[in-house]
Amino acid sequence: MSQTLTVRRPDDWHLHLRDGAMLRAVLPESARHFGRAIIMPNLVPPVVTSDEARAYRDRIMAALPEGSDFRPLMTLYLTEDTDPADVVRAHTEGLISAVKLYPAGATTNSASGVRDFDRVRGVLDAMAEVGCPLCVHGEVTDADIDIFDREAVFIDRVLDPIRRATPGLRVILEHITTRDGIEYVKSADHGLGGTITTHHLIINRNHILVGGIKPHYYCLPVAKREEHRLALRAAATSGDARFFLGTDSAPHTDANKQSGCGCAGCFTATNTMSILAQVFEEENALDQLEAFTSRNGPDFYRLPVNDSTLTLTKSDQPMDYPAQIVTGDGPVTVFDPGFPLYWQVS
Ligand SMILES: NC(=O)N[C@@H](CC(=O)O)C(=O)O
Ligand SMILES: [Zn+2]
Ligand SMILES: [Zn+2]
Repeated sequence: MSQTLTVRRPDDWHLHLRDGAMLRAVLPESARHFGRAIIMPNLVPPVVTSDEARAYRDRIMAALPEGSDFRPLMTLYLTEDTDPADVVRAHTEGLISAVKLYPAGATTNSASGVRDFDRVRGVLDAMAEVGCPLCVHGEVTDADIDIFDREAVFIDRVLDPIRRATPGLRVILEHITTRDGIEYVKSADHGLGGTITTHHLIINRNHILVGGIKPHYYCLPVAKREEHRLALRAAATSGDARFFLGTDSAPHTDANKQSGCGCAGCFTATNTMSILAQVFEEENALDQLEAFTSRNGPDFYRLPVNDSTLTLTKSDQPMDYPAQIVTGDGPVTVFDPGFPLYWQVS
């Protein structure tokens, strides 16, 4: 007899949709399962002003499959020149759901990010006042800091000082990859949340490097040691309201991944829900899947949970899904968890 699991329709609290041909190809992969997603603003050039966010939202809406009720939740890319009044207006109007902080140079398309955190103090204060959350890519970029330590160092040197300087600011530490990140989020009883990706629940750094380099497992923050992956799995499956799904599904063409200088990002939109069901089942926590994918995120963002539901069915046969999706820019490889998947979205 086949087993089924019904949850409130999930949301994705960290998603890269890109633009143009790539947007048109990847958007249906998310819209199929997710009700809403926080849309990352790291386009080239980035989405900095409210006018740019409105235009990007309209391009996303125009690219949605017929009949889809998926809703993009827009963000602004924080720069040292961001106008606090523009942020407040955009948030008050409901045009944006958050502002995104990229330390300059930390990741894909982050060159316009923040170098001097004192220069964004005014924006952060204004955000705290109106309750606009700050999404954070939590890595320092100092050349002398080892890439595997950059998240932990960021928490001490940047994130904690920011939160102390602006106590009312609501912050999401995104795509947590370390036990340090998990512990830091747990240290606050309100105003701090953390997203966890699908792939960081599956891979550790050995998956990237042992037996040949695996460009499709390379993302930022880079996957860490096994002990950190286990801490992420424990947090995600615990039901703790501070942790929720942000897939960080980040499409790059195979040509750009399989290169002498390959791009960072894993594309997980297609099979995320199947992978997560399996992870939660392995952790004997299927009853917590809905909290992680569908309840904790809306609660943090002060939004209602979705009205509709999503049902997964477990079959005896591994499910079929494409190894790649076709885009106008070239093929994009779908994240391979390294094991067959049995839970399929009905
Ligand atoms: N996660 C990644 O490895 N890449 C993201 C950027 C990001 O979220 O840091 C991208 O835009 O490709
Ligand atoms: Zn990031
Ligand atoms: Zn991302």
